[in-house]
Amino acid sequence: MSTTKRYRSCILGTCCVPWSGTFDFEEDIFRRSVRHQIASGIHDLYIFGTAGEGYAVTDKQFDEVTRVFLEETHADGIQSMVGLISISLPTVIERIERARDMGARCFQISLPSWGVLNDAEMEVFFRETCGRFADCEFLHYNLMRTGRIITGDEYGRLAEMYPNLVATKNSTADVPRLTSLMKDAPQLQHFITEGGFPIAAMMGECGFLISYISTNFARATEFYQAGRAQNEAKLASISKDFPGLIAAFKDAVGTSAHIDGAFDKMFCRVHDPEFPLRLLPPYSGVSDTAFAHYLELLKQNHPDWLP
Ligand SMILES: N[C@@H](CC=O)C(=O)O
Repeated sequence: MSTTKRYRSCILGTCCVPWSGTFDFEEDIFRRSVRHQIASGIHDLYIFGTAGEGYAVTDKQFDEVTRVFLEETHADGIQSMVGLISISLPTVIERIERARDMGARCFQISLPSWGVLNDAEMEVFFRETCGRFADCEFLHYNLMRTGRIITGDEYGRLAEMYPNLVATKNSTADVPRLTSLMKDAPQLQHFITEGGFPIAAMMGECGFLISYISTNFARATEFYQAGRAQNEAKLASISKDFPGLIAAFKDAVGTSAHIDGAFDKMFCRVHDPEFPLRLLPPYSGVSDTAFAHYLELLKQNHPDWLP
């Protein structure tokens, strides 16, 4: 089994989608936000994960946002990825076809979630995505919302079947789970969020899935580079701020919102005061007051995590 990674190690960032008060796509703000991330050194970007409300967009919104996203990321050295979240496999297939027609070749898939897939159903899912679109590459977004976490061992087998399964996205700091990802599916690039990245990075090459430390891209890049260099002391020294950063957004938001995008849109607004906080209905976004509280907490307790 080749252990050469099928996707580069890098920082992988989400692009949140700004909506107007009438839930129209705020194209200019979106373009500005994508450009800002690229200018800040985040060269691998995706739309329509959870923060990007991939679960909530209509087909019309999917097409509209995808077209603009692909335009903004069409540049040397930039890798764009289009996310697909749906409980309908035919919808996933149709969206891949349409985005592919617009030029997309890299996709982010997650399992349908209405009923937890059994092994045979999971085989069909990968056959109809990775198998069906052999000229495209796929990252699998592994999350409990689907009811099933794919194990390192299962990824190893899927990777043998599908050379175009290139990466995974995992939000975990669980050592056995990270060990299995790195050991049993070494050919995939595993993107890990803030909590687990320092652990995974000490095991070998991995990617960093950036979330709440996106408020300061320069420091986030230092954190990622410390992982690449397996500099344990530096990883630990940067990570010691993380509990405080998590407390800041949790304190500010309380129970008023719970979907990732509610938080991620606050991180976007830290960079652009015009970035709207609302989520597509029925989900609640964060209020202006809660955002102001979050910003105040950052200013008071973590000014070095501001842009
Ligand atoms: N919030 C991220 C996933 C992090 O685990 C996303 O929106 O895809």
